[in-house]
Amino acid sequence: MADTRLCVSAPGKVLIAGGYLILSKEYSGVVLSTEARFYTYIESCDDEDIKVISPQFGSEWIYDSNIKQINTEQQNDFVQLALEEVSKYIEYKHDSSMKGLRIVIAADNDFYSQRAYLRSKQLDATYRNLQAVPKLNKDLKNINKTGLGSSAALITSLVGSLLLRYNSVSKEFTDNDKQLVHNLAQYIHCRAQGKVGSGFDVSAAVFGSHTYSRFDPATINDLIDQYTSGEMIDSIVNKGWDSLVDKIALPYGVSMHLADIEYGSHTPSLVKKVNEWKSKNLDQANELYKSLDISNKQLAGLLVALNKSYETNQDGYLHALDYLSNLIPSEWLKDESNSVVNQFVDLKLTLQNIRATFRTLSAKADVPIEPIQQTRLLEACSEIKGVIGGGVPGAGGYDAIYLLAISSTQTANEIESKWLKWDELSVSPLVCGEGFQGIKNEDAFDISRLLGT
Ligand SMILES: Nc1ncnc2c1ncn2[C@@H]1O[C@H](COP(=O)(O)OP(=O)(O)O)[C@@H](O)[C@H]1O
Ligand SMILES: C[C@@](O)(CCOP(=O)(O)OP(=O)(O)O)CC(=O)O
Repeated sequence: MADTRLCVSAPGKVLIAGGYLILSKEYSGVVLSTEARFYTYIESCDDEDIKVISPQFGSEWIYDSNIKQINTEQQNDFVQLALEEVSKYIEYKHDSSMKGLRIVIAADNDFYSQRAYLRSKQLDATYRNLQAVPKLNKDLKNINKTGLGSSAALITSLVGSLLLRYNSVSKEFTDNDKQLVHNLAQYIHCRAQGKVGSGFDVSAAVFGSHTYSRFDPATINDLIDQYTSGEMIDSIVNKGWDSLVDKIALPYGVSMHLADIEYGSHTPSLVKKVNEWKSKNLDQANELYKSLDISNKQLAGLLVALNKSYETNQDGYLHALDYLSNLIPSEWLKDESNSVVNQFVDLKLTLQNIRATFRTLSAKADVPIEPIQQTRLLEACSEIKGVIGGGVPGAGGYDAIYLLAISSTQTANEIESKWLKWDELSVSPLVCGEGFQGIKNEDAFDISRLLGT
C-alpha cells in the first residue's frame, strides 16, 4: 500500500425541524449540516501501533495491532470502538491488518464553546473575536460542546478516513461510498452510545443537509451489544438500510445563524419525558405529531420551492430578498405581484407554526422544549429586519437557538448585538453557517500544516 497521508472531514448538524418525530419512521425531519467540520488525518508510522492524537483533548491513545490500548491512563470509547470495528471489517473484506498508523483528530472551533478561551484573553465572545480564534484551537479551557454532534462527526470522519486508507472507498466519495460509510458509522455510533437513536446526526455528517427519515432500528438492534466478527460487520453494512435521504439546501440569499447559550439541557432526559407523556396520551400525542409533521414537511417543501424560484425567476427572487430584508417579519405581507415574496411569507409562517406546536408539546408533556426564556429570545429576534424566523434545534431546551435570515451584514450585525446584550441568558454566536456538503476528502498537506504535524 502506498504510504500516502490523507485527511477526511465530516460536518456537524442542526436539526431545524423534526425533533422527537424522527424517532419514528413515519415522520421526517430537516437537518442542515454545518460549515464546522471534524477532520481525521492519517499517516503511516514506523512501528505497528496505532496512535490517535487529539490536540483539542490534549490526549494521545495508543493501541497495538489488535486494538488493545497500550497507554491505559485515559480511554476514548468512541475512538477505540471505531478502530475495533473498522479493523475487523478491513481484515475480513481486504485481508489487510490495520496497523502502523498515526491518526490526528481535530474539530473546527464551533464544536466547542470558545467563551472560556476568549475570557482568558479578556475578550468578549463577539463574532469578530470568535473568527480570530486560531483554526482548530488547541488551547481550549474546557470542552463544553455546542450541540453540533461531535461524536457523530468524529466517528464519520474517522470511519471514512480508515476506509479510504484501505481502499474500501474512493476519495471522490461516490454515492455508494457514502452509503458504506453511513452504514458502518451509524452502526459504530449506536454501539458507542449504547442505544439506537434516530441517526440523523451521522446521516448529516455523511450526506450533508437533507430531509431525513430514519432506518428501521431492527437493522442493528440485536447487534449493538454483542461481539461482532468481520463477517457479521460486513453483513450489517450490506443490509438494506432503509433510511431516506433527500438532499436539501438553504435557498440562495438565506443564512442560518446559530447561538450558543451558556445553559445546558440533557437531550436523553427530554426525550424520556416526552416519550413517557406520549405513551400515556397516545391519541393526543399522535394528533399533535401529525400537525407538527405537516408544518415540518411544509418547511422542507418551501426550501425546495425557493431554490427552484431562484433558478426560474431570478429577478422576482432578488427583488423579494431586497424588499423583505428591510422589513421586520411582522411587516411581511403577501404580494400578489411577486410569488417569491409569498413563498418567503409562507416560510416565516411555517417556522412560527413549528414553534407554536413545540410550545404546545412543551406544555402538554411538561417538558422545557421551547422554554419561556427561549420564547422571549426568539420573539426579540423577530424584531430584526431580515430575520425570517427560527426555533430551538433538535430536542430543544435551553442550550441553543437557530435563526434563518436574509443574508446581509446589517441583519447579521443586529442579530449579534441582540444576542450579546441579552441579559436573561448568556448568548453568543457561533461562527459557522450551513455548509451543504457531507463527508469529503481534504488536502492532507493543508490540514497537517494547520495541525502542526
Ligand atoms: N476532538 C475530539 N477528539 C477525540 N474524541 C472526541 C473529540 N470530540 C468528541 N470526541 C468524543 O466524542 C464524545 C462526545 O460524545 P457525546 O457525548 O455523544 O457528544 P455529542 O452529543 O457531541 O455527540 C467524547 O466523549 C469523545 O469520546
Ligand atoms: C429528540 C431527537 O429527535 C433529536 C435530538 O436532537 P439534538 O440535536 O438535540 O441531539 P443531541 O446532539 O443529542 O443533543 C432525538 C433523535 O432524533 O435521536
